[in-house]
Amino acid sequence: MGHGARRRLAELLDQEEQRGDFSTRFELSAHALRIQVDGVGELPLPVRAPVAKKLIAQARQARFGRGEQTLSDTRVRDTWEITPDRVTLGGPDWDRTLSGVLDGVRHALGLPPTTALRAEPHALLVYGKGQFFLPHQDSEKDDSMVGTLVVSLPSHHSGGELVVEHAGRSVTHRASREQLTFVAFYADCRHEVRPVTAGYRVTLTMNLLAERVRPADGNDGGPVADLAHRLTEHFAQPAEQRYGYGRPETTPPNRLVYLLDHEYSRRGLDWDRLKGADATRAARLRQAAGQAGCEAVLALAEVKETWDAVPPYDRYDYYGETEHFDECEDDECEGECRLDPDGEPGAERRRTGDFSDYELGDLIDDEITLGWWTRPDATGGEQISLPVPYAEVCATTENKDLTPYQSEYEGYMGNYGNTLDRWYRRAAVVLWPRQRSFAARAEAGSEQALRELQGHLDAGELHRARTLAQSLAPFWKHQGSGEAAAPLFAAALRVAVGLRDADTAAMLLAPFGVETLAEEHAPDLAAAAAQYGWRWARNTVSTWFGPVGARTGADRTAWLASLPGLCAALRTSDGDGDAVAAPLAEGAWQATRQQLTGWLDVGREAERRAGMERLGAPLAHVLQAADGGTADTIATALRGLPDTVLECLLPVLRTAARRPATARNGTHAARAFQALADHCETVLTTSVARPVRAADDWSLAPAGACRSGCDLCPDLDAFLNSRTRRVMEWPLAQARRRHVHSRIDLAGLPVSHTTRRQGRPYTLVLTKTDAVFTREQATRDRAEADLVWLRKNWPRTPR
Ligand SMILES: O=C(O)CCC(=O)C(=O)O
Ligand SMILES: [Fe+2]
Repeated sequence: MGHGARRRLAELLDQEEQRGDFSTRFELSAHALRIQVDGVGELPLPVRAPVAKKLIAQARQARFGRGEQTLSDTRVRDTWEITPDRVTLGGPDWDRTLSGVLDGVRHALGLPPTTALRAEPHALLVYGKGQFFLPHQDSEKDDSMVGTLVVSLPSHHSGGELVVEHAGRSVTHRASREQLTFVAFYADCRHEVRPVTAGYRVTLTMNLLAERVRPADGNDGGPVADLAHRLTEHFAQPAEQRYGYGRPETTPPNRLVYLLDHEYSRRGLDWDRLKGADATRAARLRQAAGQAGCEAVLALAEVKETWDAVPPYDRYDYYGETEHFDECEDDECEGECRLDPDGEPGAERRRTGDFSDYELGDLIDDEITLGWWTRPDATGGEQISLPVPYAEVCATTENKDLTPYQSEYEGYMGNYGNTLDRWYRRAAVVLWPRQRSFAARAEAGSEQALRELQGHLDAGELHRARTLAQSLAPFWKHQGSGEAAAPLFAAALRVAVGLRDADTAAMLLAPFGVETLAEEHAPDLAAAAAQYGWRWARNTVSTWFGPVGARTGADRTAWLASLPGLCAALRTSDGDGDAVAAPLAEGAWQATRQQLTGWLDVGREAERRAGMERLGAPLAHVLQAADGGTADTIATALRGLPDTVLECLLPVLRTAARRPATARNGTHAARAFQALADHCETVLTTSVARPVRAADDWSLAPAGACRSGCDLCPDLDAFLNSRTRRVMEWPLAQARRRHVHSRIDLAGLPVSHTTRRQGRPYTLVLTKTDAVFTREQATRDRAEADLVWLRKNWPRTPR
C-alpha cells in the first residue's frame, strides 16, 4: 500500500545520527577576544560595573522589529544597544577561535558539511538590573541568515538567562562569569532574555549566515537507494483513502509532500540553507528523487488541524447561565456558577491564544495547503495554491509535536464545537515523477506552467499547446482571486486568447474570482471577447462572480472602487470591451443588490445602518461603472425598495458628491444619482412631516410571529403593541425565556429583558425603555439634517 511506502520513507528519514539540535552552546577562554568600543576603549574582561556604565553612556535604548516596523517599547524589550560599527573585535586568536566555534555550531545544528557558517556582528547589548527581552523570533535580515549567535562577555551577574525554544522543547543558557559563552540557535526559534537580577550582562549578538562551500556529492552514504525504491513504490500504487469507505482510489498519488521540521521564510527557503535535520533529510530525498526519475522542489505549507478538545473551565451559555442550571435541583447552587464577570467566558484565553492546557481528544480534520514553492530550476520561487490530499502527505515529525503559531477554541455549538483549531507553518520537499511535471506544476497554479504553454503558442505549436491546456481540465479549479492572482490570470488570459478554442479558453479562465480583474487586463479581455463573442464573454464573466473570491477572502469593496476605471479601459480597448464591461457592471450590481436586501431585513438598527452605510461607496462605484441602460435599471430598482434603503442611498450620494462636478455632469451615472437624490428628498420630506409620538404612547411594532408558531410570540406582540403597558413579568422556564430573549435581540427592540432568579420557574422581566422615544427623535433629527444636505448638494432638477 501507499501507506507502507510513505511510512517507510518517514522512518528512513528519521535516523538518529542525522538529527541536529536547534540550539547549542560553547565556552571558551576570554583571552581569545580583544574587544574595543568607540568612546570606551578596550573592555577589560570580565566586564565590571564601571565599564558597563561607560558602555551604557555610549548606548541607546534598543528597538525591536514587529512586521515591517521597528519599535521601542520597554515593556517588550528593555536593554541598551551599541551599533556594530562602533565595536572592533580582535585579538591574536580571535579569527581562529570564531571559526572553530562556527564549525562546531554547524555540526551541532546538523548543517551539512557542504555549508560554511559566517558570523556578522549585529549589536552589543548591555542589560542592567531588571532589564530583559520578552520571547520573540529574530527577523531574517538577509537571505542567507539561518540563525543567531550570542556571545556573552564574562561578567558577574545573575538572572539574564537566555531561554531558547523549538518544537515544544526549551533550553536555558546561563552565561559564564569567567569565560566567553557562545550560544547559537536557528532563526525560527523563539527565545527570551530573562530579567537580570544583579550586576550587568553584556552580549554581542551576531547574525549567522550560511554559505555553500562545495557541491553535495552524489551519495553521502545514507539510505538513498532505499528511499528511491520507496518513492517509485509510492508513485506506482493506488492512492490510499483516508477513511476505508467509498470507492477505492485506482490512480496513484500525484505527489509526495514530505514535511520538514523548521520554519522558513520565502526568501530563506533554499536547499543550501535548510536547518538541522531538515538539511540531511532534504538532501537525501533530493538524491533519491534523481535516482527515481522524480523532480523535487521546496515548498511552504500552511497546516490547519481541528481537534476535539476539552477546556479546563466551565462553559456558559449565551445568556451567561450555566447549561445545567434550570435542571439543577440543588438549591445550594443558587447564583454561584452562572455569571462570568465579563459576560464572555474564555475572553482572556482567546486574547492570549494560549490553549496549551486544553486536553486534546481525537484529530477531527487536517488540511494542508502549499502556498509557495521554489522553481525546479532553482531560480527563486513563486506563489501557488495547492491543497494536499491525505495520500500525498509524509512526515517524520507530527504537527502536534510542533508549536502552532495560532490556536482557536470553539465552544459547543449544537452540532459541532468543543473543537480546537491549530495552525502551523511548515516547509516541505515536494516530489513528482518527471513525466508528470507540467500537470504537477500547473495544478498548483504555477505561472511557470502557463509560460510553458505560451512558449508552445509563440513557437506556433498550437496543437501541442491545446493538448497540454486541455490536460489541465480535471484539476484547474480554484486559482484564486485578488491582486495576488493577477499575474497568473494575465498569463492564463494570454494563453486563452492564443488557443483559439472557446471551450478550453473558458476552462482556463473560469477558476478566478472577479476581484482578480484589473485595468491592466483590459486589452486582453477585449481581445478575448472579440475572438469568442459576447455570449462567451457573458458566461465567462458570470463564473467570476462565483464563490472563489469569498473563499480566498478577496476584498470586493476595494475591487468595486476600481471597477469604473476597469470598465472605462475596456470600453476604449481594441476588440469588444463592451461585451465584458456590460456583464461586469451588471454582475457587480446583482451581487451588491443581494447584500443590500440582506441588510434591509436586519431588525437591529445600529447594525443594519452600519451595514447599509458600508454598501454606499461600493454601490456608487457600480453606478459609475455602468452604461446608461444599466444605470437606469439600477436606479429604478433601488427606488422600488422599502424606505430603509435610504440608509444606503444617502452614503451613495455622499460618495458621488465627492467627485468633482466636471467628472459627474453629463455621465450616465449622473442621471441615475439625480434620480436617487430626488427619490430620497421625497421620502424624507414625507417622513419629517409625520406627527411626533405622543408622550404617553408606548406602542411598538410587533416583533412578528416566529417560524415555530409558538404560544409565546402572540403574547409578546400584544405587550409590544399596547400603548399603555410598559412592563411585563413573565414566569418562564429557561428554554422559553431564551426564545423571548432571542426574539427581542433579533428585532433590536427598545425593550430590556432580564431574569429575576427567584422561585421556579424564574421570571423574565420585560421593560420598554426610553429608547422608544429617543430613537424616534434621533431618526427625525437625522432625516432633517439629511434633507438640508440633500437640497444643498443635489438640488432637484426642474422638470
Ligand atoms: O542578549 C541576548 O542574549 C539575546 C538578544 C536577542 O535576542 C536579540 O537581540 O534579538
Ligand atoms: Fe533575539
